[in-house]
Amino acid sequence: MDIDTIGELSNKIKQEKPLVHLISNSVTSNDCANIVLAMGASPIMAMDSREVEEVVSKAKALVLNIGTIEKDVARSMILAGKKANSLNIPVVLDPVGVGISKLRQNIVREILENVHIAIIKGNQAEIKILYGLRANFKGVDSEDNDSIEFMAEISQDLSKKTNSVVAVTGKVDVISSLDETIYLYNGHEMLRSITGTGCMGTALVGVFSSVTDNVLNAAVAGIYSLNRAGEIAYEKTKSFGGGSGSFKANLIDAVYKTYEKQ
Ligand SMILES: Nc1ncnc2c1ncn2[C@@H]1O[C@H](COP(=O)(O)OP(=O)(O)O)[C@@H](O)[C@H]1O
Ligand SMILES: Cc1ncsc1CCOP(=O)(O)O
Ligand SMILES: [Mg+2]
Repeated sequence: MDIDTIGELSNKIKQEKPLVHLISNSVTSNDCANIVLAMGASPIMAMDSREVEEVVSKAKALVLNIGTIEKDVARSMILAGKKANSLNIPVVLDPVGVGISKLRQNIVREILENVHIAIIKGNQAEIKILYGLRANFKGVDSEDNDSIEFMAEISQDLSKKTNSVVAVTGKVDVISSLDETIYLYNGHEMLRSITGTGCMGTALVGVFSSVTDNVLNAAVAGIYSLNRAGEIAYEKTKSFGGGSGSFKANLIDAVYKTYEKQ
């Protein structure tokens, strides 16, 4: 996939303004909604089991993020996911902090048993836990630093087991479909200085998945875009001696500016 294709998909987003349904977490929900808007799509956050099927029916993609498990949100995710599957709406899953508790592991297992996920996207530790390995992490942050080859092997195998595209983020992002693995070397380490960059990347993956049937391209385009914005935001923030607060605003600005329709 090349940068022109990402540009074409991003123009399509601007034209179609797809509605994306996110069942997100209480930490980063607002940032996810704003990054979706910055890309030119339209977010709807809805998590009550009494409405999720109705809401997802009107959307072009569904993003499930298990960052904060509240009330019956797991049930909502499965109801929404099944409905999305029945309507051919792509479902993206971010298994945030899955290593931290049995509850999260059980919920992810239940989601994967009941819903076909188009794209699973997590950091190294999260993907290793999903694969059944031990991992090093602190809360929602990965402290693993495995080789690209190792992460490629895991993502390829997990992709076969789940029939999903599997994206592993980190210094280098490794994104596997059943028959291809793509490596992304862009981004900036300052993306780790604020919480929510993984969630925002997943939200963008959801946006791209709403305008293409090529699931691998959607995953690559979403992560690439977030990372490119991270590079631009870093340069901008550095130019006036700013810190992580302004970096976050600059990150959203960078998505808004870079993909402004010409
Ligand atoms: N050292 C780094 N250099 C460049 N980009 C990075 C680096 N670490 C993470 N990223 C990027 O930051 C985003 C968040 O990644 P990561 O920290 O792995 O996810 P999460 O926030 O879910 O834990 C990804 O798009 C990833 O590519
Ligand atoms: C800190 C935190 N706690 C629960 S969800 C969350 C945000 C995680 O966001 P990300 O995976 O993008 O770092
Ligand atoms: Mg994350």
